[in-house]
Amino acid sequence: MLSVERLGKSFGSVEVIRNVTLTVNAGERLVILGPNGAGKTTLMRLIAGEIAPDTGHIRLDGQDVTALPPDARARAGLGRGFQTASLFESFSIAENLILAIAARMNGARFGRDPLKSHDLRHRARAAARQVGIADPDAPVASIDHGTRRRLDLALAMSGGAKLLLLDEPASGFGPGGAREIHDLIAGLPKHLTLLVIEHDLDLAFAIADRIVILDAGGIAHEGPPSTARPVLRAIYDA
Ligand SMILES: Nc1ncnc2c1ncn2[C@@H]1O[C@H](COP(=O)(O)OP(=O)(O)OP(=O)(O)O)[C@@H](O)[C@H]1O
Repeated sequence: MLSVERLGKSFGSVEVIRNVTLTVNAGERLVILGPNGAGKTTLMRLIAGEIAPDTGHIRLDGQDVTALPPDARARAGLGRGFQTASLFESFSIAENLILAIAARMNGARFGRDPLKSHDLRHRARAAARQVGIADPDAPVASIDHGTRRRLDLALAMSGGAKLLLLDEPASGFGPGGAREIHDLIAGLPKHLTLLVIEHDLDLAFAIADRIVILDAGGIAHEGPPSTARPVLRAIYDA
C-alpha cells in the first residue's frame, strides 16, 4: 500500500531522516514510536507531501508519488487525519460530510444543491455513525474536541482515503482520551490502513499490528509489539 524507499531529509546541516525504508501493508495499523526529535513528524510530513525529501522515493499502491503535492496524494488515497481547519463551522456535521462526499464525486451530477440530496444525506449519516457520532445535526461550531476528531476521521474516509496518517491522535484529550481514541480506531473499517505516531505507549501497543521505532532519524527496530519493549527500554534508559 505504502512504500518508503531510502528516504533522506536534512534541515540545514542536520540530517533528520536517514535512509529510511519502510512498507505499510493494506489494512495494517503501523505505529511509529521514538524519542522527542527522532524525526517522526518529519517522516509523516514527507509521506503526506508537505515537505520534499532530499533523497529516496515514496510509492502509494505502486505509484511513485514523491513529486506529487499533498492534494494529488490525497486523491491517490492518502488522508492526513486531524487537520480540521477546512471545516465549515456554521454547517452541521452531516452537512460537512455531504460536502466532502460531493467533492469526492465531483464528476457526478446531483441535479441540485448537494445539501438537498437524500442519497448524500443518507451516506453522510452512515459515515457519522461509523465513527460513533451520536448527533450528526449538531453545528460544527458547537462540538467538543472528541467529536471533532471523530468528524475529522469520517471526513478523511468520505474523501476516499485508504491510508490515514495520524499524528498523536490522543493529544489534546483529557484523562480517558486514550481509551476514546483506542475505541475509535478499533472501530474503523478493517480495510483502512493506518500509520500512527503515538507517545502513549499503552495506546500504541493496543492499536498496533506492527511497531517501528525511530531513533535519530533512522529505524532502530521494527516488528510486532511484543518485540518492541526491550528496544524501547534501551533507547529511553540510555
Ligand atoms: N522545518 C524544520 N526546520 C528545521 N528543523 C526542523 C524542522 N522540522 C523539524 N526539525 C528538526 O528535526 C528534528 C526532528 O523533528 P520531528 O518533529 O520530526 O521529531 P519528532 O520525532 O516528531 O519529535 P516529537 O516527538 O518531539 O514531536 C528535530 O531536531 C527538529 O528540531
